[in-house]
Amino acid sequence: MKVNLPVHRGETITGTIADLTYQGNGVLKVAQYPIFVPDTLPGEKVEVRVTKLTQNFAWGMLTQRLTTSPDRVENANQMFLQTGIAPLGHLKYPAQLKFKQKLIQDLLTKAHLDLTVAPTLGMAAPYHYRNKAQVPVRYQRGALQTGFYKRGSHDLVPMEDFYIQDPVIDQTIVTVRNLMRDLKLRAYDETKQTGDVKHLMVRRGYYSHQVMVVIVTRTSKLPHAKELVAGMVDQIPGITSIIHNVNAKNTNVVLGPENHVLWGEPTIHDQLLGIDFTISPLSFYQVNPQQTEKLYQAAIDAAELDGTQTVIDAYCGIGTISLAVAKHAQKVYGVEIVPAAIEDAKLNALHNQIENAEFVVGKAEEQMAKWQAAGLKPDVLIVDPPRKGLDEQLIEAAGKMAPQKIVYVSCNPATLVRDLQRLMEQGYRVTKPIQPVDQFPQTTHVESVTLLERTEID
Ligand SMILES: C[S@@+](CC[C@H](N)C(=O)[O-])C[C@H]1O[C@@H](n2cnc3c(N)ncnc32)[C@H](O)[C@@H]1O
Repeated sequence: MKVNLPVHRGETITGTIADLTYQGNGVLKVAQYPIFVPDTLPGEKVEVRVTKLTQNFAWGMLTQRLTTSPDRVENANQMFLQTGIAPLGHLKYPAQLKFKQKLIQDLLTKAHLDLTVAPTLGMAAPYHYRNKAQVPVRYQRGALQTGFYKRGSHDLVPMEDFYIQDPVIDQTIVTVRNLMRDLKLRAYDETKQTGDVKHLMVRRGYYSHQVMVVIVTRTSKLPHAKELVAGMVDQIPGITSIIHNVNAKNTNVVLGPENHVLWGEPTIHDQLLGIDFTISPLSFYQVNPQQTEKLYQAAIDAAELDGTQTVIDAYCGIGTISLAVAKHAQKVYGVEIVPAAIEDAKLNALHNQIENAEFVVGKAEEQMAKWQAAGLKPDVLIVDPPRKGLDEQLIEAAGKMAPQKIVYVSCNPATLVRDLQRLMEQGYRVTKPIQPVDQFPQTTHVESVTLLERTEID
């Protein structure tokens, strides 16, 4: 059914921004009909031109900012807003932390859940925190460039300071770019499917300071590899590993399956909560180590472990949470769908002499049902699912296993709120304020830890 909309395309509207969406766009309301306006903040009086209409919402473009929010960062770098590197870069950091707390609180209120959200745990210096970069290599006006894609496109914006990455990583990218220019290496052309170098990936250990550079090419050919490696070894502080990765596919996935060590080690190391982790090019590893330690510590504190408990870590990745928890528990079981991650988890346990952690490859929802059928009775279940949240089957198995505590580490407040409702139906209730932890300052991502405890006695 077509409804009469209160605005039309091309119309200019003046009003006050009422809210900020989970994507960081301001919301201007006309008779409750929302218009999303990039680069505007709550409280700002603005003039907006309506650019796109749908039945439920519209998009608008800011034509004039009539008043400025006290939370606005003056002279925010437009390049970062344009590329999506820092979509909240125009909002002062204390306001970003409040925005993340409110985002969870609003979703709870919408779901009629009367729960409290604690203030977001932020960073003292919320820039230059990322320990990993993946940057496209392209030609721009005849020169080989590294940078970041413009939001919603594959147009490269050349960049040297990436604002949220470890500065040594930024410097490494510039060094490799300059070497590639000097050696006349060919950048990848996505449209013509020509050229050699597609991407650079750089990782740096926060504690170890070890640097890994991965050069991703379209074919197995990497011209001047010897000279390139010699220059990198000479100029990059902390260089430990240089890898050639081949990705023949033209998709949005950056790394291909094939890795060749050009120089040094196949992996680098870093620590989290005192545990040493081996990181290979394809390993998933948390990108903000300082905040990850806070996130895991919040999960460990919530579980109140005293060394006697059996813990399941579902969606365990390379075992980061499992291994951090192991020294506070009697036994930890981890399950993860990616076989290579479980291999890493087993090796990480071995290298850290952790003998009370066991890892299984599988779907968490299926493995939980198997453990339950085998009579495993965990005291604590920790879940750290991907954005889509928990599978219904996992929630059912959790209800049957009936652990005293469930610690939910979430990267998506919308699925968190849905899953909390489902877990409550299984006899759990939330017993502490939900704790947001800011893993990704300057962006709209929100991570949190929630403690649920069993209320029904079997
Ligand atoms: C948010 S990450 C958490 C990883 C780990 N806890 C960490 O902090 O490094 C989610 C993990 O769930 C895994 N995963 C996705 N679907 C899964 C499933 N159905 N069963 C088990 N693991 C799954 C992903 O491969 C990923 O490693």
